[in-house]
Amino acid sequence: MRTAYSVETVRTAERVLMARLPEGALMQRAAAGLAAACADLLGRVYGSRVVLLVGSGDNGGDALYAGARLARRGAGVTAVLLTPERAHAGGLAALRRAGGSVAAAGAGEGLVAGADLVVDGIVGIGGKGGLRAEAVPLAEAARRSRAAVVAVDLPSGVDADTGQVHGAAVRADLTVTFGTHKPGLLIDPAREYAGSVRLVDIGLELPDGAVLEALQHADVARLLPVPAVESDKYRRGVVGIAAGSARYPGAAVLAVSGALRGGAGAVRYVGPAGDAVIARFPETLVSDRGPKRAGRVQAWVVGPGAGDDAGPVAEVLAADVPVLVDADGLRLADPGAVRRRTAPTLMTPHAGEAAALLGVSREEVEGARLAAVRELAGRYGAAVLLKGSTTLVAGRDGGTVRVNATGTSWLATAGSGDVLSGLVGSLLAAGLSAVDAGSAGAYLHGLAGRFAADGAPVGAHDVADAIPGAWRDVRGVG
Ligand SMILES: NC(=O)C1=CN([C@@H]2O[C@H](COP(=O)(O)OP(=O)(O)OC[C@H]3O[C@@H](n4cnc5c(N)ncnc54)[C@H](OP(=O)(O)O)[C@@H]3O)[C@@H](O)[C@H]2O)[C@@H](O)CC1
Ligand SMILES: [K+]
Repeated sequence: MRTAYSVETVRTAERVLMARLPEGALMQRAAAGLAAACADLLGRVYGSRVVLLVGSGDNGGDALYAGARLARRGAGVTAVLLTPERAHAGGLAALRRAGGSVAAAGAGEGLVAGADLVVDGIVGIGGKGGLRAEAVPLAEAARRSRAAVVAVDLPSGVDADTGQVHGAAVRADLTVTFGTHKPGLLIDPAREYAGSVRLVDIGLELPDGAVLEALQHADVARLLPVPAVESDKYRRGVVGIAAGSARYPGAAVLAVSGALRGGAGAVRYVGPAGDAVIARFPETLVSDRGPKRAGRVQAWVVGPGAGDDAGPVAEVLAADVPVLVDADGLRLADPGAVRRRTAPTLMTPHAGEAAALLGVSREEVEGARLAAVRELAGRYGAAVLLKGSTTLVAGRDGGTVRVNATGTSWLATAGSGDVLSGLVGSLLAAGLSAVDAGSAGAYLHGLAGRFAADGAPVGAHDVADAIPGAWRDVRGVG
């Protein structure tokens, strides 16, 4: 499990550790890890041209000490000081002793243009708001240059706690972060600025209560249902899919295609697209009598391609089994009926649907995804899976939010969400909690998207077909 903690928690853990260590030891650990990552990226340190962008806090101190280490290995290192009178004194002295030099901010753009490596030590977890005006031209020069850009702890200008980006920020190829991931490194839009992320262990001891957690292969493998010898279809779970309409029969077919690959023992389809479903998936149990009279299910999926028919949504919300509400179902669901439910409910909006439910713009949701998913979960008293390049899953009672980053932009294709809802519904029917089903489903779906796409455009049905391969990959079989 990968976890991310708030700045406040990091500061507390830092104070505890600092009290036990000689002065400056923590910064040396950070600088050693940073220098090693820079050296790996450079390949050949000797003779390389390294430019440090140094702000007024300890983030700049890390950059200066790492620069000193690189200078000792033969790199030509120049520190560009944004506020020379406040630059970290110890770090500056170390850089000078190692043969590095110092330049004023005015010379920075030219230096960056000719660098092999730019180290962004402008600001870290002490940052407020986007980059200040004096740093913006340097960030832009770094973006234009052919140099590799390494951010210290965080790309300067992004919000560590929320992943929001207010104004300009540094775009890094690699971020070397200390002690723990910060939420901003795992949530878009900030995540996009971070490039790949390398975590350096500096000995911080962190309590329970991460802001975010990201499942890894082993975590998902533990969650996935595996049938026992004596399992029958009811023990494995039957998932009901109430989806599709005369106008959108394809949504029903795609939701069923996801559900069939999700581990439930059987898939029951209810709605007007039964013929289309059976033609493609003859193993489906089909009924046109409405959810209430469809027979036994252990979880429902309602909403994909539902059009304007609110009846099935209301019937499903009245059922005493886990329910996943997606797409049109989100618009058709009575919020009071969702809040009154005692069995688990999982809502799965994309940013546009979440914006409509919250009464804000899509841009607002996309810019502040963590706040949006928490707000929705609180308002509806339901678990919420907010789809996107970094999918977030919040439980109904607050707490740690799950983030999934296995997705690919090739997944932004019509019907891909229908496949996800069927897959997650199937995991709900197999007995996973709403948050586990949502996050494990998003993980598999993202991986399936990668496998199916492999660098080329794909349709949603290709993603569904790739789910078994993703499942085998996660379980390490086949
Ligand atoms: N925690 C740990 O365990 C460890 C932490 N370590 C390192 O320390 C870093 C935190 O250091 P920190 O506390 O000195 O804050 P930091 O991020 O350098 O920024 C503060 C300065 O920036 C300024 N400033 C503010 N906003 C700005 C903006 N938008 N644009 C530009 N400038 C801005 C602000 O100026 P002021 O507002 O005072 O004018 C203030 O002077 C952390 O990220 C990590 O790298 C490691 O060494 C070891 C282990
Ligand atoms: K930084």
